[in-house]
Amino acid sequence: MASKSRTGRRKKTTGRKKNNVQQSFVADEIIIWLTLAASILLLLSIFGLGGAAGGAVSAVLFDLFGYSTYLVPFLLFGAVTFVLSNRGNKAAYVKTGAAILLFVLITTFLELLLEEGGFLGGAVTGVLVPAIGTAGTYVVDVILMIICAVIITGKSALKGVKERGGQAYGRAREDAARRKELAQTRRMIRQKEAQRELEEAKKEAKALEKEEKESLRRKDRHVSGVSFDTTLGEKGKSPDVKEITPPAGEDLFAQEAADMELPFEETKEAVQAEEPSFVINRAQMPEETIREEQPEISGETAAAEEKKTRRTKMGAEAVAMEAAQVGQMAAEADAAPKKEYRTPPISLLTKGKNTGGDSDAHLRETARKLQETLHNFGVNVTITNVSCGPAVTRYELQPEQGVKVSKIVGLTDDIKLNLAAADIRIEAPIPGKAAVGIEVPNKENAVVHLRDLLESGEFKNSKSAIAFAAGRDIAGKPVVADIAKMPHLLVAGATGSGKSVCINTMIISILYKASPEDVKLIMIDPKVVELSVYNGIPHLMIPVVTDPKKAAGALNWAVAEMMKRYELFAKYNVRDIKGFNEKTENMTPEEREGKPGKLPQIVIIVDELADLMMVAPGEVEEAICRLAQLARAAGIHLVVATQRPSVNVITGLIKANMPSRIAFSVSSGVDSRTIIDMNGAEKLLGKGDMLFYPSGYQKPARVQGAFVSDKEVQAVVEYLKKQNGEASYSEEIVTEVNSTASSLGSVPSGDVSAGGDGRDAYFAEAGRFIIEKEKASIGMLQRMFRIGFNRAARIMDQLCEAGVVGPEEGTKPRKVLMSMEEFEAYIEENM
Ligand SMILES: Nc1ncnc2c1ncn2[C@@H]1O[C@H](COP(=O)(O)OP(=O)(O)OP(=O)(O)O)[C@@H](O)[C@H]1O
Repeated sequence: MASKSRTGRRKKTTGRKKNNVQQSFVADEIIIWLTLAASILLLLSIFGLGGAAGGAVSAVLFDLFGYSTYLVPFLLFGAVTFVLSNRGNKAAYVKTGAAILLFVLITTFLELLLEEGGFLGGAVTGVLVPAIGTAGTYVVDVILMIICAVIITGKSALKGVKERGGQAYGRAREDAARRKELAQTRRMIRQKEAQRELEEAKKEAKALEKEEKESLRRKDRHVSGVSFDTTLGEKGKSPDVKEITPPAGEDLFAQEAADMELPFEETKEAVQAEEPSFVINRAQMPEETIREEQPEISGETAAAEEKKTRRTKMGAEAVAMEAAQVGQMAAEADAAPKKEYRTPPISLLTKGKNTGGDSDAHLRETARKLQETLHNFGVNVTITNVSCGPAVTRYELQPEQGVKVSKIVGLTDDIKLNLAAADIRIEAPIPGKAAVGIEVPNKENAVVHLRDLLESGEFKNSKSAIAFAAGRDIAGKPVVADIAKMPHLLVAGATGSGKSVCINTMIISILYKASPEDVKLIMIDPKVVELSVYNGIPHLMIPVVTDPKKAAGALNWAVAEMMKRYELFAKYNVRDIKGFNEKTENMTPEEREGKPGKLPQIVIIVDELADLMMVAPGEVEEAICRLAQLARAAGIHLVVATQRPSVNVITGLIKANMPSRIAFSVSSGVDSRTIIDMNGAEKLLGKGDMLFYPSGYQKPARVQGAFVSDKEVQAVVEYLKKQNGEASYSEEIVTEVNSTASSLGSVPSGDVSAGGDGRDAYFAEAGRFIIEKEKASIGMLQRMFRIGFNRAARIMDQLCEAGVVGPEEGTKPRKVLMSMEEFEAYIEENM
């Protein structure tokens, strides 16, 4: 009853609300029509067509406003309709107020100019003229009129001036370029002419010489005192002179252009000074590393040396690295016979260019547009901070008191439209800040090179052997994570979004940080092409696994290894791998004899979980879950990547056991929710743009992933193979993986699987399950064993043949004919 009456009340309230809305809409409409009528009547009256009453009203208006009376009908209608249609919008009220003030100012102006401002104009001038004089009143009046116009139109009056200035500058620049071109063409023509003249002159000289000789021969003593040079002189001088003389015009134009650039720069600065003030944070990526690596150069020489050092830095670095390696080799020869791991030189990786994203001017312009767009929708915000990251820029907004955050989120599409951005992501609010973050893609995308991150303090100072340089965050700061703390990571995203590059950066990070004694890798790559390049590096425990059946074997081996490690820990009375390694390290060589040595951390990397789940869903899921639940203390960590973030690949169980996630760009919000339990990844830009969500973060962080090319990977692998020798794979593991694989091969590869006697491998289990549940249905078997319909139906037929279940009975379920004891006896006899 109570609930009924409540529902009734709610209905009534909704109905009342609807009625109210309807009524106010009708009232508005009536007011607008009435205002239109009044305005038209006024207009007619003003022009003497309003009859006696109209005439009286018009006389009063003319007395009040003078010539401005002509504007009254328009102002009346405009103001009423504008206010009604923008009810509740503060901006609209301000604009209406500005329009009324403009009317008063016009009236004042008419009073000043023609003494036709009526009572109103007279009153205003009566106050202003004695106070600031007629000229002063003109100035104040005009300036106020301009301000009103700016408020009403929302357009800057100065913008036109700026634009025109810019256009003039552009035109002047074009002119200068054109003149330069002309001068060049002219110079070329002159050169050609000169050449032609020279040739002609030569010809003439030859001819003359010939003539001379001939004449000399004929009448040698007749001509004297005329030298050959003098004859040639006048014609010969021009070409050289012309060539050497610098074209005076060109310099002049260059100077002109330089002169013009100066004022433009100044205006730019002036414009910037006008803009709202907020801090722009941007990452100066490679510079920090340059500073770190440069030797100290004193005083004036520093600037001159800087250029040189930059150019020769790679070489110097390589030399230093080589020298360090030689020292290491010598130490090795002295100390242990065991081969020390040689970290690959950093010069094998590419250094990033110093591209700092979009220009400050562009960021300020976008910030202004953002503010204006929100303002137009009645949301007033202040921009407090701008962080320019490698791929996106985050604008931090502080809304005015009383503005709902959800209102800003609701304006996403309008902001996108006004900024002409491909996609924007709104973080409302930014965790730990009293601000809303709007992330807008940069016009210029900067690639984050892995080398810059490996050289950063964050990575170098990380104590973990399995530190991973993920990329740079929105403020351009390096993001370095510790895989040991993750402790298992799920990487998902659409194809081409950057997963494989991310896995590569992770592997290379490990190779630069840890020796094979400390960290071992197992790589599973059903896609074959992605990780095979690493075959042969000393960190690999077994060659890269490309066969999905063997992959399940490798995972099973890891489970067994984990259990073995736990037994060891129990024996040595330690809690985890760290404790165990500390204990073995502190042992004397005698104590150590015959006991297991230091245990390496193991990172298992799977690039494409979907392929594994297709072949052996049950085994793979089970192994992953067991590892994920327990492997942390044993020092075994899983990194699983997939391009199919659907629930049958990333099952609930897998998800629950993988606390750290990286989401790359996906096609829909559903996929995003499958990966990180919230929307957002569908708004990413691809190419390494990711939402990084390791365990411990409150919200995913937007990070631009590091980039490492296949060529760089190849170079590092080649170096490792050459310097550290080929990997010596653990025979024991390889055979174990292979044997598991061959046993697996007969089990669940799709629907074609049968036991030794032609029965399905799940026959016994299915029989027990059906007897236990006392219900025989194919769907149940499908769900239980995660198998297809065909295979489940075949198992059911086999159970029917064995007399465990009865035959099909139309739509009714089959009867269960055996008890558990009978079935166990049957199995013992027949299998
Ligand atoms: N961090 C990054 N910075 C710049 N570009 C990147 C980055 N990551 C990936 N890309 C670009 O995206 C392309 C695709 O990346 P990648 O091969 O890693 O995708 P994927 O998700 O593994 O795709 P698939 O699932 O099909 O293998 C790369 O060739 C590269 O050009």
